[in-house]
Amino acid sequence: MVRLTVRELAATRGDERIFSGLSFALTAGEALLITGKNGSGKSTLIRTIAGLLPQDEGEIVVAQSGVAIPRPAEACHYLGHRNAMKRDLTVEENLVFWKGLMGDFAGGTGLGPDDAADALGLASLLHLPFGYLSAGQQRRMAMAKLLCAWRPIWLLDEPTAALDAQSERIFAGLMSTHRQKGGIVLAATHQSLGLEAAQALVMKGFEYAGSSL
Ligand SMILES: Nc1ncnc2c1ncn2[C@@H]1O[C@H](COP(=O)(O)OP(=O)(O)OP(=O)(O)O)[C@@H](O)[C@H]1O
Repeated sequence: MVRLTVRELAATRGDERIFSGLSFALTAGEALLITGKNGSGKSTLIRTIAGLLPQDEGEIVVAQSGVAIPRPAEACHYLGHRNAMKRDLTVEENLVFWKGLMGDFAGGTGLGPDDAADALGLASLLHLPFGYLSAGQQRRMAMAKLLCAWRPIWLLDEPTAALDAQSERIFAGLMSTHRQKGGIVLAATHQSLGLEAAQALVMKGFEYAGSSL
């Protein structure tokens, strides 16, 4: 069982303190929906937990079966605004790359590229260069990356931008399945993601406020 604990976290971009004193905890199966106006710090929080930005203060602890792991970011998948796929490689080559690079974290096994693409309804596009896909198809393939390597914590920054309604439903189902397997989902968004029974965190720039839905 995995647990993510964030205590008194503070982060700065440039000379600007974006947030401070931010605390929450999530255990296996739970989700956190992060909202707030543009520039309020949603991406900064996600990227800090992913280990891509330094934290000024506080701590980020990921424990597996009660034991804290040395590098919390290694338990995480990060899906940022960009898809992190090479346009000239085929979809399959991109997924094989990510699967090999990330490997599986303890407690789960990733899908093969075929099955991951199939889960997003795009198995027939595996042979195409990633750059040939439409914007929505590219986003769905970036989501397939989440399935290729098992990481218990999904950090999602505006995951459903560019998706049509059917794709949103598919992704809502994938997040639900991930939680049922004992995963944790943190998602920054301006849209409804279909995340049921999620905790809520409203970013307010220099202040923040949290509450349960
Ligand atoms: N490299 C940087 N140097 C200085 N300030 C930055 C840098 N990157 C971001 N910021 C600032 O940090 C603040 C928080 O940005 P962040 O991207 O976390 O907001 P957000 O809530 O995700 O916004 P959005 O809803 O527009 O995606 C903003 O005021 C932004 O201008």
